[in-house]
Amino acid sequence: MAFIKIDNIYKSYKGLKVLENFTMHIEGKKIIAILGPSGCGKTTLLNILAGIIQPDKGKVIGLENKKISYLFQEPRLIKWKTVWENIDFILKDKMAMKEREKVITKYLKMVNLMEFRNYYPNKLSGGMKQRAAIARAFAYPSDVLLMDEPFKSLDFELKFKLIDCFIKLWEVDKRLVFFVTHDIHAALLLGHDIYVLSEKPTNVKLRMVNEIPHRERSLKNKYILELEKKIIDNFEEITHV
Ligand SMILES: Nc1ncnc2c1ncn2[C@@H]1O[C@H](COP(=O)(O)OP(=O)(O)OP(=O)(O)O)[C@@H](O)[C@H]1O
Repeated sequence: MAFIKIDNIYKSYKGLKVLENFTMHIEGKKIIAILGPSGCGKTTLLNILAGIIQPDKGKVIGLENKKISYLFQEPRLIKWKTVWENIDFILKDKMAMKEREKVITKYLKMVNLMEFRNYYPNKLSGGMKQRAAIARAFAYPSDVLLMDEPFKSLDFELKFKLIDCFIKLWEVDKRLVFFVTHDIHAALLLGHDIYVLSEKPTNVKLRMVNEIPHRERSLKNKYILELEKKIIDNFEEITHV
C-alpha cells in the first residue's frame, strides 16, 4: 500500500466547524486507531476517506480507486440472506463462483461460523453477527478497511473476543485499517499508530506508535500502560468500556 496523505482538510456543516487543518500521513498496511471525543468528526473523517462526502478544503491523496470495505457498530447483515449469502452477495461481481466458495469458506472458518453458514441473522447472537460482519469485511478484496466503533455496546468479554478475532484475520490478510473509536483499550490493543484528536474544530492532538506485536499486547503490559497514561493526560473524555 502506497503512501496516504490526508492533507490539511477542512469540513464544516452550516457554520459548525468540524475538521480544521486536519493532516495525517500514513504508509503501509497498518491499523490506524483514531481516538476522539464524541462529536469531534470521526465519522465525518471516515466519510471523507470513503469519498462519500467532500472536504471544503484540502485533499486526500492515495485513496483514489482503492477498494474499501466497512465495519460498523451494527453488523448490518441483510436480514433475508443467510450468513453465507451475505458474504457471497458482496463478492458476486468480484470473482467467479469457485473462487467465492474458497474465499467464503476460508473466512467463515476463521471466525468459527462455518457450521452456521446457513443461518439467518436473526438466529445468531450479537457476537456471531459481528463475527460474520468481520468475515465479510475481510472476504471483500479491499485495500482499505474503514471501521466505525465495531466493538461498541458489547459486553467486556465479548469485546475482547472480537478484538482477538479481528487480529487473527488481520494477521493473515493485512490491509490498511482506519479504526475510529472512543475506546482507549480497543485502540491500544489494535492500533499500530494511535492518533488522539482534539475537540472541534478537530485536528490531531497526539500521535503515538505502538511497537508491541499484537500477540504480545496486554492491557497490563508496562509499555501499554505508559501509552494509556499519555493518552489520558492528553484527553480526559475517552471512555474505558
Ligand atoms: N450532515 C450533517 N449536517 C449537520 N451536522 C452534521 C452532519 N454530520 C455531522 N454533523 C455534526 O458534525 C459533528 C461531527 O459529527 P461526526 O458524526 O462526524 O462525529 P463523531 O466524532 O463521529 O461523533 P460520535 O463520537 O458521536 O460518533 C457533530 O457535531 C455532528 O452533529
